[in-house]
Amino acid sequence: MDEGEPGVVPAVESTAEDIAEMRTRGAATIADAAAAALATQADRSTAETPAAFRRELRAAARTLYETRPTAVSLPNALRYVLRGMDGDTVADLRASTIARAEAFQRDLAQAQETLGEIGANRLQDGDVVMTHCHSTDALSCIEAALEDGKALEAIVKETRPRKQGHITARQLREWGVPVTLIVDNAARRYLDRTDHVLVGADSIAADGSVINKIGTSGLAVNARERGVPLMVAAQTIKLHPDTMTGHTVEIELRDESEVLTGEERASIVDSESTGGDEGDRSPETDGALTVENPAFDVTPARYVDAIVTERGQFPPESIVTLMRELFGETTDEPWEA
Ligand SMILES: O=P(O)(O)OC[C@H]1O[C@H](OP(=O)(O)O)[C@H](O)[C@@H]1O
Repeated sequence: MDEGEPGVVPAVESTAEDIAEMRTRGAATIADAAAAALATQADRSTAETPAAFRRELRAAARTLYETRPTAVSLPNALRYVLRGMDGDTVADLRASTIARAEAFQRDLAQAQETLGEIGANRLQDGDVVMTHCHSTDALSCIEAALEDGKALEAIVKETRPRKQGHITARQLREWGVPVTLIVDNAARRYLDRTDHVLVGADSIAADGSVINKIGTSGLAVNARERGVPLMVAAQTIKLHPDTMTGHTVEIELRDESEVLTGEERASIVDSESTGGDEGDRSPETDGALTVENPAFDVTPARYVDAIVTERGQFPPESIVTLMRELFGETTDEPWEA
């Protein structure tokens, strides 16, 4: 992340840090926070000329953009807000940017609610739903089904390494849903009593493949083998327009410390095997033990039964039609202008 771009207000820097450190996480929540941060930048900017104001907003957007690479909701949110920045005076630019960011946040909340109502139609009274990670879009479907009077049960995957499954379990218990929490490795066993696998998405590619929390693709393959449908709840802000022109989605690699503590590393790589001193156990010196921690994986379209958006539910192979309609053929990065 670029530190301290000129004119970027501290509140934007701290939003960016919260996203990078995952204190603010989840694709929709990140998009909401990014739009709010641009509104704050517009509000607190001390720029005296329209050109300086625009430069500051672009710098703020860059600061936010460079936090995490996989969830396309972030650049989609930044692009949407910056495109609404309009006017010949600083006052007009400020007002239009704030209004656009607020509209974005309103639409985001509305889209999630609509999506939930659509997704709820797939869930029947008495169904058992298996979840992976924590997705507000996926939970919106469950909430709407509960509001329709359907009784549901949930099998919640823990979701290593950060255990966001606990957030899902807490929310479901608040809604009174019986929850069985399982370790990720137990998923296939519990698919025997699962009616639906329900996950969110960080990005959806033009070919209908779904980029979501690491472990989704293995779960999808197992679900298909067991005949359990996989439903992806994803607002259209998760559609990745660059993939229409062949761009691949970057998978975020996170820090080793989420997987292995220093003590655990030391217990694996002892001084005998490194041939070094007791204290010589840093990741740099223990080069032969590599820990990789990809945050996401790609589930091919053929394992996905439906992508539920606020515009309706789609077979994954047809999502490109919606993508073209919403984004056109090309995208730009207005923060680089
Ligand atoms: O937008 P909503 O549905 O809330 O979340 C979508 C996805 O964002 C999360 O990523 P992370 O926890 O930020 O790495 C999960 O992968 C989740 O499925």
